[in-house]
Amino acid sequence: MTSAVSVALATTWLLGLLMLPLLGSLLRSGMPGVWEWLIANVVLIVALPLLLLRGHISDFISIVIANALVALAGVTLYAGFARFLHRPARWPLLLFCAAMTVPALAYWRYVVDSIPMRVVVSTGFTAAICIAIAILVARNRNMGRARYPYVATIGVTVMFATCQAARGIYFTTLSHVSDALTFDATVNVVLLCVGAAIMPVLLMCGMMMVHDALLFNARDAVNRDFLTGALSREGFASVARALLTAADRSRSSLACLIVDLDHFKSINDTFGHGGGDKVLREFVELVRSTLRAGDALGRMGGEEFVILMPDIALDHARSLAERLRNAAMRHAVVTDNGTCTYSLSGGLAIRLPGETMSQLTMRADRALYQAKVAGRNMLCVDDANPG
Ligand SMILES: Nc1nc2c(ncn2[C@@H]2O[C@H](COP(=O)(O)OP(=O)(O)OP(=O)(O)O)[C@@H](O)[C@H]2O)c(=O)[nH]1
Repeated sequence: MTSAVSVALATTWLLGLLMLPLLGSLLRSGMPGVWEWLIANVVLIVALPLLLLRGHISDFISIVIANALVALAGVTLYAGFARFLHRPARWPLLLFCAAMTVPALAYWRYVVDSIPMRVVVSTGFTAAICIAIAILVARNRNMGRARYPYVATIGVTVMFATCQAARGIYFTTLSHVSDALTFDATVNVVLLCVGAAIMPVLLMCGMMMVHDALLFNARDAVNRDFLTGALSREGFASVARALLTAADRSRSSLACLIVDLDHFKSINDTFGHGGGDKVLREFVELVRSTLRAGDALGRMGGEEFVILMPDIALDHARSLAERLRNAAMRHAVVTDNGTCTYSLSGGLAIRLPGETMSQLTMRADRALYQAKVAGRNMLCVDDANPG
């Protein structure tokens, strides 16, 4: 093996060692896929010295076993991406594919001794793994997240697959292939060096995805109310700003509905604080099933919630609010201290031209107050509404 190729493989081996503590530190995150990536890296760390020792140890170990271990590292890497993206890893199929490289490589070494065919087997396998990862990431990337880690992963996997395929095709075009000749060729050295970068680069892509997911989860935890999962005050404020800007830009309407569960203190007194908590949680589920996809729900505190409905006419907003009030009345929550039924009061306001969010919510709040004063379990609409 030429020194350039040896240096490339030895560098990959060292990078593999450096990746170990980095991946190890991510294990604590509990993110799915990190264990598989760590194992893939370890398998490659074992395989690379066997490849480097070609000529010094038996061909069966340095060719057949070493390349089969590289294939095993590849499928384990794929399984890591699958698990991270919440897709099944399909281990039996992956292990079967990796195991099939053993008879293929043994055949092209001991029955027909063909370097090009061995290269075709190993590069073809690696190219297939890269394409499979690219498809997996493209199909399952989380649309609400940053694009960069996903697009970068798809880009490099396609590039790696192309280089692997090019190396395989290059070898099939060679006529008198001897080990020294083929390994010395510049094209082969360059493509092999690119191939040596696959594992470290894809592990870095995986780590970028994990960091992105951790950042997303941390932001989400700040923006969500712990008990109910509705938006917290802070989370709601930023969503409300975005909806207001969008409404201004598209000159569309925005409805604000504030709802407050009636006599919640007596619900707590009768069914316990745990029972009250369950009512709040189930109420939020109920709201979610009633609202449209683009609507926003925030918990303002206690048993008071605010709902923003973009691009909606007053009549439609009123019927949605009434539907919610009726659904709440029919909703029975089973608690440890018996079955609880409850009602809600609501105040609805449609945004006036140029109105700020606090002016809009103040009018909805005023309507809610009227509903409470008028006896509860009803919906009031602010009379300053347009139309
Ligand atoms: N279980 C539970 N109770 C809460 C939570 N936050 C606030 N509360 C309770 O909600 C109750 C609100 O009571 P009030 O503000 O008097 O309102 P209310 O009894 O619903 O009366 P009206 O709103 O006038 O119909 C208080 O007893 C609070 O302790 C919570 O997270 N969980």
